[in-house]
Amino acid sequence: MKLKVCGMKYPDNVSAATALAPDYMGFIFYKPSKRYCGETLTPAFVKGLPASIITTGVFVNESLEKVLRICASYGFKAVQLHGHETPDFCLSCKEAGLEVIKVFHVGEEMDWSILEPYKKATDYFLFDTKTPEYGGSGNRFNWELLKQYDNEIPLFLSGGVDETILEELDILKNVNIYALDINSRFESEPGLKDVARIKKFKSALISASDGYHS
Ligand SMILES: O=C(O)c1ccccc1NCC(=O)[C@H](O)[C@H](O)COP(=O)(O)O
Repeated sequence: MKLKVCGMKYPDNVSAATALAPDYMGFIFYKPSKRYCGETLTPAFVKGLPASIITTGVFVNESLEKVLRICASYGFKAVQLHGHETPDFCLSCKEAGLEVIKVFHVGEEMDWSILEPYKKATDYFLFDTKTPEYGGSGNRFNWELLKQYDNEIPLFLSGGVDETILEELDILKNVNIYALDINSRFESEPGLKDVARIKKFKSALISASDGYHS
């Protein structure tokens, strides 16, 4: 199972987290977020990160032109779309050479049929908890709902993920989880990650998910 560390904001903290070799690193380009990184990280710095890390631009309801411009300037390899982006929007990002992660917010219930038109337009789905802020709430949705997911597109599991998931991997064993997305539960302040804690989590995840099907 892969690991995505999201909501990185500060250069020294990014460098420290880079040493852990996460599979994905997420950078938020949504100004209302406390993790907005457009003023703290330069394109040159992000472009210089190791090629093994799939750097990911995170956007909420931005124009296609702006998403593609920021992705080109920061050298992002993937885009994570947290708003009401359409399947055509996702497809245009794919055609521009980006890996596409489309986010769906899960509330008390989930209408799985809304995923259908996105299946040809995305590489992965990311399921996050429904909140007015679009992301970074630290809250979990009811993972039991994932038992209704058809598993066709591999998913990133997100929303309040922390070490306690390691005891719950059993409930999730028939769910097509490609990666875990971690964010606010590993922070001392918004955008500042506790790298030592992530290091421990990554090792524990590797042991616990040994033999996991993804
Ligand atoms: O983190 C934010 O502030 C944020 C704001 C708006 C859109 C997306 C945002 N985060 C993107 C992520 O992928 C988060 O990791 C995801 O929402 C889960 O966060 P958390 O519940 O804190 O683990």
